[in-house]
Amino acid sequence: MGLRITVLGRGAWGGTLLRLWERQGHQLRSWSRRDGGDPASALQDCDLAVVAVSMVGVAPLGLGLQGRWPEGLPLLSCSKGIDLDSLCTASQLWRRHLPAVPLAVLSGPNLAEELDRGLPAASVLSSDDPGLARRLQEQLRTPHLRLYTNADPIGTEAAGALKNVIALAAGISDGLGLGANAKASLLCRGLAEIAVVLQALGGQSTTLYGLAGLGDLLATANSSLSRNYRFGSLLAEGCDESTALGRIGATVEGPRTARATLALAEREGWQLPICAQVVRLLAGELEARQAVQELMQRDLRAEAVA
Ligand SMILES: NC(=O)C1=CN([C@@H]2O[C@H](COP(=O)(O)OP(=O)(O)OC[C@H]3O[C@@H](n4cnc5c(N)ncnc54)[C@H](O)[C@@H]3O)[C@@H](O)[C@H]2O)C=CC1
Ligand SMILES: O=C(CO)COP(=O)(O)O
Repeated sequence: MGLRITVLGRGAWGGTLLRLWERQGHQLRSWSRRDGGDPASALQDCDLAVVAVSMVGVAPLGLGLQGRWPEGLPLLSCSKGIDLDSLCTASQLWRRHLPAVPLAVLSGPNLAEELDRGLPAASVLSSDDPGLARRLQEQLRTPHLRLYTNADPIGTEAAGALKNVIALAAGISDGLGLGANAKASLLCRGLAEIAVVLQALGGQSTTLYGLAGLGDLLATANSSLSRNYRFGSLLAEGCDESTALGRIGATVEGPRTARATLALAEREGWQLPICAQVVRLLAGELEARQAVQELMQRDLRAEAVA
């Protein structure tokens, strides 16, 4: 028996998920901002709400749905990032607006275009409620999307958000032609920065090496299908932020997440040198090559961070 699923946000990711689950025999409905109308009306008589809006859309959507969410309806959050105004992840924002909602997060190496082409992928369903994660795992699996579960939504989201910043930096590294040694070093030190944020937010270190952490970092930092990676290579070519965003013409979460993470780091006293250089580059304070040079010349230290 198929589920009645409503997808809120019909961009690249929402559209892909919609087609994927429709092909599995589920009944799909959707709402997108460009449709206008009331998102709450799309939630009537459904079994699951999947939210795939970009991070800037989460807070306004949450506010609009506050007090109007059908009782007991589970919400599967698919947005990756840290909100620049609240410095929260998507599930933290959903909890603010909908304190009692049964909540799960979907994250992993899932470039939408590859899934659309029927290529195999895996992802993780994360929830504080293990019963909900297991139920969704069984119901939402497809022959091309293998689902795992974990009980670490905040760690899963921290990893999914921060990998976009490191993928952006990887695009810069490849765009500058810095080679395989530099790229591998950057990804390792980037993973160490993801670990700092993940652990400080209360996530589990096993999540770092799972699909939402290392898995998504490898996919995103090595594929020109990734908007964050492409954005980084445009910065390396000398584009400024708004020119690069204009050329990509779709959601690029890395820049706002980098700024939000740096704001958290300054507040909490975390050391995130790669993230900090990305933010300075975005602000036009230095050129890409200079950012790399400064990273190379930092004080020497032991490898372990977290
Ligand atoms: N495209 C991909 O391969 C994947 C994307 N994601 C994540 O999914 C989220 C959405 O990404 P895409 O669909 O790729 O981006 P997109 O640019 O194709 O679509 C963004 C969607 O968010 C909606 N939106 C933006 N602001 C809004 C607001 N204020 N209120 C309501 N809706 C609003 C837009 O109308 C659109 O439907 C991002 O957080 C991204 O990191 C996650 C996994 C894979
Ligand atoms: O999160 C993604 C793949 O898992 C999509 O990455 P981009 O947003 O960089 O395209």
